[in-house]
Amino acid sequence: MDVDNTLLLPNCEHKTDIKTPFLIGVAGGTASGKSTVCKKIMEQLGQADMDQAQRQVVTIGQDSFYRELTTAEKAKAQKGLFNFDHPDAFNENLMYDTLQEVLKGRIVKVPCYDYRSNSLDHENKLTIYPADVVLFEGILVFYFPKIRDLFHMKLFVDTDSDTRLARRVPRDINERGRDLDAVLTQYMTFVKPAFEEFCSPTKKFADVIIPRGADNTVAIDLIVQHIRDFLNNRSRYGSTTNINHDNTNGIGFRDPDSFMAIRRYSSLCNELTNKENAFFGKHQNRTQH
Ligand SMILES: Nc1ncnc2c1ncn2[C@@H]1O[C@H](COP(=O)(O)OP(=O)(O)O)[C@@H](O)[C@H]1O
Ligand SMILES: Nc1ccn([C@@H]2O[C@H](COP(=O)(O)O)[C@@H](O)[C@H]2O)c(=O)n1
Repeated sequence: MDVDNTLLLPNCEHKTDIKTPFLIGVAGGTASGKSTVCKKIMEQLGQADMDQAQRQVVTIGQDSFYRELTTAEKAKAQKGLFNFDHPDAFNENLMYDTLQEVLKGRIVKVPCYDYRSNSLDHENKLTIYPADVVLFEGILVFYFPKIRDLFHMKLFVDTDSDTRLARRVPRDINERGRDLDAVLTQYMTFVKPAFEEFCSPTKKFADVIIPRGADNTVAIDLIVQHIRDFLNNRSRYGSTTNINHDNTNGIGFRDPDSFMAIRRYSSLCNELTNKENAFFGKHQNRTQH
């Protein structure tokens, strides 16, 4: 595995001290606002400006798991002829193994992704320290079944496709070193068809669908409150004793406060569903692209 997964923090030396993080998957089409939603969650939880090693909540991007390209593929990518929106563009095994290490409370190092050179930057690795909550965001985080099954909570950022294209064009030109022609050609050739084939169908796996992305402050507040309840519960009851890692409903709480937190969460969900601020599984067909 190409990650430094052998290290344990000093306070995690004994198995009983290891905390399994609450793992949240954040999927959605390109430029839907996945990173912005994660950033807002981190900010509202007072985590954004904190030292990396002290954070209780961390975000990992799926772009760190693009696979290395062959020389021929690199040449194609430079001409905008490589499909970065297809599941085969990712290293599924590395992604799975890394998330397993994260769930075991180990430190992992992941490379940053360089969109200008279409390659992983192994000189510039991000150290992910054990945290209580880990957000994993990317276009296809719910595509691979065994990865999807690792999440305790699944969010889908559902922003209309015109808005996404309107945001992607300036972002790719200003931040990813592309020109207008290349962005539009790539979008029509690969991005849009792959969104429809691989990303959009994963919306059905989401527990919470966030229409309008980061603009949806009500949905973000709700998610933040849920994370706060989880963190408060964990600091009160400690360790992993409050977590059932059973891969069915993902997470189970044994103490009354957590149960009440979940009850509060459910009633907020119902309230939001009625107000059409956030949609849950059964309402997914009502959102449009
Ligand atoms: N609610 C919003 N209003 C305006 N611009 C936004 C909003 N959300 C995201 N953006 C901008 O759109 C672009 C893509 O957002 P980002 O969060 O990076 O999307 P993703 O992570 O899904 O690709 C960025 O330039 C970001 O600043
Ligand atoms: N070398 C690359 C790698 C990926 N992309 C595009 O990035 C998009 C995913 O990132 P978001 O932040 O938009 O979710 C995906 O749609 C790829 O087309 C790229 O252009 N070049």
